[in-house]
Amino acid sequence: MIRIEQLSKRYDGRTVVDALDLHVHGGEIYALLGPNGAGKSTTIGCLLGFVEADGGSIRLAGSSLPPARAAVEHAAYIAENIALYERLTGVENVEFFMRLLGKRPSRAQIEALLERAGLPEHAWHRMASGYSKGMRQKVGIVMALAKGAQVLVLDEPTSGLDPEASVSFGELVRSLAKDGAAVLMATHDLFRAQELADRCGMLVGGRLAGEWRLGELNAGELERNYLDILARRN
Ligand SMILES: Nc1ncnc2c1ncn2[C@@H]1O[C@H](COP(=O)(O)OP(=O)(O)OP(=O)(O)O)[C@@H](O)[C@H]1O
Repeated sequence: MIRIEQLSKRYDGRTVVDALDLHVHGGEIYALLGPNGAGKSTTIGCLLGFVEADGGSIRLAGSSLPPARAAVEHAAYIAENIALYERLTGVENVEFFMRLLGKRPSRAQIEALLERAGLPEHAWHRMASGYSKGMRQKVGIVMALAKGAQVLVLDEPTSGLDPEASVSFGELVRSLAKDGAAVLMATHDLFRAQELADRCGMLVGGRLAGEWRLGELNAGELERNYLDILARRN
């Protein structure tokens, strides 16, 4: 699970995350929405230890380690663009990553992970330089699976993916949540958020301006709520 309490971050004296409380349970997908500059990436940066918070606390998977250490132990991060070793094949990328984790997987184990993530078999032994964005996202999911991550953090994971790739990526994320992972996904894609997430929160000026359970809202209602909040602030 993810437990963020009273998180705050300032840049040059300006508060960009403001006493934020946000909880994501194991097995739950939470979409973090909000306009440009709302503080989504900064929140994720604090969560993963890339950014040092000015206040508050973050707990990942019940660990009492500081966020950067807890993230190494328990979290997988899928950014908008997945960086792979371009001259290694998909199988070699996964093998390299798993060796960094101290694991020595067999070829068959790696191929089973790639198969579960839906990477086409013809790509397994091709250099990653030729991979599409959707294929890279699948390798990212394989890394999360290989790690047995209890926390999955996604930043704009489906931007630039075609609808079919988005749907298949969403199914993978849901299967990780079904296995118990807590998933936090920052996105501008209200439609995908409504389809995939169990709950969502809207960040404005570093504060949660709204939070909804998505079973109770369709995509149109979510969009209306989103726009209403922005209109009230302007
Ligand atoms: N390293 C930094 N130095 C100074 N200001 C920063 C830094 N990183 C982010 N900011 C500012 O903090 C605010 C929040 O930015 P952040 O990237 O977290 O927003 P976001 O919600 O992820 O936006 P987007 O949807 O555009 O990615 C913005 O005003 C941004 O300019």
